[in-house]
Amino acid sequence: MLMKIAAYDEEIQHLYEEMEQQIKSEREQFLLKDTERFQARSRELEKKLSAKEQELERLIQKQSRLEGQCTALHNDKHETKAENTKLRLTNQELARELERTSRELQEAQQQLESLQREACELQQEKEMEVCRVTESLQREKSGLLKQLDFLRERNKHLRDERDISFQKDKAAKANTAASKASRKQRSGSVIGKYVDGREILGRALFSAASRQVSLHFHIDIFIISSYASSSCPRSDSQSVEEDEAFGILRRRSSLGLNAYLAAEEESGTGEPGTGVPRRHALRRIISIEEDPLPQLLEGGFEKPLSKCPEEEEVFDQGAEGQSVTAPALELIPMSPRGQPVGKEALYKEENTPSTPDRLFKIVFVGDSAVGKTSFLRRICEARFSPGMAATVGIDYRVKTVTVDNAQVALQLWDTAGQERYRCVTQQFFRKADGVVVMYDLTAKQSFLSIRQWLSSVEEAVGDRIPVLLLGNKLDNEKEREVPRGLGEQLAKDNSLIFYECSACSGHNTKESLLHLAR
Ligand SMILES: Nc1nc2c(ncn2[C@@H]2O[C@H](COP(=O)(O)OP(=O)(O)OP(=O)(O)O)[C@@H](O)[C@H]2O)c(=O)[nH]1
Repeated sequence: MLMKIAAYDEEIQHLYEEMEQQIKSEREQFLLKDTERFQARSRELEKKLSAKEQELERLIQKQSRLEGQCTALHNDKHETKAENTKLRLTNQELARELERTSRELQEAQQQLESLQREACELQQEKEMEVCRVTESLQREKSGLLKQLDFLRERNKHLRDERDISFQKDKAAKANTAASKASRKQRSGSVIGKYVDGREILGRALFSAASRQVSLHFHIDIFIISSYASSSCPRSDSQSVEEDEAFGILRRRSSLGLNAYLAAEEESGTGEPGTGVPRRHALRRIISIEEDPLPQLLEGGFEKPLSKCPEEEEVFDQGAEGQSVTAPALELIPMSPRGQPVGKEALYKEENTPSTPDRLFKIVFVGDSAVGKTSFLRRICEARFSPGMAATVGIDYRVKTVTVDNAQVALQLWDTAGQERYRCVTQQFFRKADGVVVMYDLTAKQSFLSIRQWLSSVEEAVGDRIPVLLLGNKLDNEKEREVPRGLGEQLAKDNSLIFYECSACSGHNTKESLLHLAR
């Protein structure tokens, strides 16, 4: 039994050991599995952790970015706030300024109104003053005319006396030298000239009066002494005599008329010692403001414009080339152009007695010898005379043309191209309705001067009147120095009407003028 028990114990021991062994292995296996599971779980958790960490990092970055944005927005908000405040202040300031400006504007308007009222009153006063002055001038004029009559009478008387004394001395002085006789005659003529000059001035005044020259268009009568600086020799005594006599005439008339009278002496025409007096010529330059055309427009067209019979007389004699034996009272024109420069000549086209509807004053300018006078002669007389002498001062002619079924009187002012007359010429631009600037296409220099002429015109009238650029002497093509393109370009640059013409052949003369008139 004990044996059995011992066997049992041993078996139980064995079983127990086996069981322990099994439990141990089971535990080890379990531990191993648990460790693996733990490790897997740990790895998984680590992964999750790292993912979370990354996410956290991203979130942190995002947060910092958002914080940055927030700060920027905050700053912006501050700035906007500051700007808002500033704008509000500016707004207030502008409102205040607007208020002030509108107040000032109101004040200015009030001042303007009062100034306008004052100007109106001044204008009325001025008009009244002008009326008064006109009346006094009229009175003064009639006084002067009376003086002229008196002087004329006095001269007649003096001449009679002189003739008597001359008759007495004639026999005694029969053998004296011809020069002495000549001198005597000239000295006698001094008063004659003076009175004659006065007569002419008087007639000019009469002429002005007869044309109802009102105050606003004063007459500039320049009787130019073309020999003032010429080579014509004059004896001292003669100069003194003449200066004394004519000095009186070279004064400004109290009438407000610019009257300058001087005698022209033609060198060589008065032969010393022959007893033939030197020929004297008077040239008249009429201001563009002395407008004979109102007559025309009022229907006085048939009546010749010329109001200076002495000038016409003189012209006739001069044209015939006769030497003058009459005393110095007779005046002979210097102009070889067949009529005195400045003589008012009326040329009419188409022989229509109708009254012109409009009047245009057109001033011709350009260097000397470009052909202005020839052009006018071609237009007005349909002829050409070679070898024209230079214009002295200003001349004008009237030409009536039909433009678009309307009768237009063109008052064509021919100015002297010579440098010394420029200041006179310049005055004529102001009243012009159009200007013709002419150059000679066979003379480059005359084209180069065009810019100067244009600036003179612009200086006087701006760009408010049309300007015709004319290249003359087209007939002389072989001597051309100015290509047509240059003229065209200049005209284009300055917005001018452009033509090339020939006063000699008449090509483009009428066309260009009609274009300007139109
Ligand atoms: N070949 C030719 N010669 C001309 C033409 N026009 C004028 N002449 C000549 O050019 C010269 C000057 O002509 P004028 O008409 O006196 O010139 P202007 O421009 O009036 O001169 P000023 O009076 O000094 O300003 C004269 O000898 C004319 O014969 C033309 O179309 N062809």
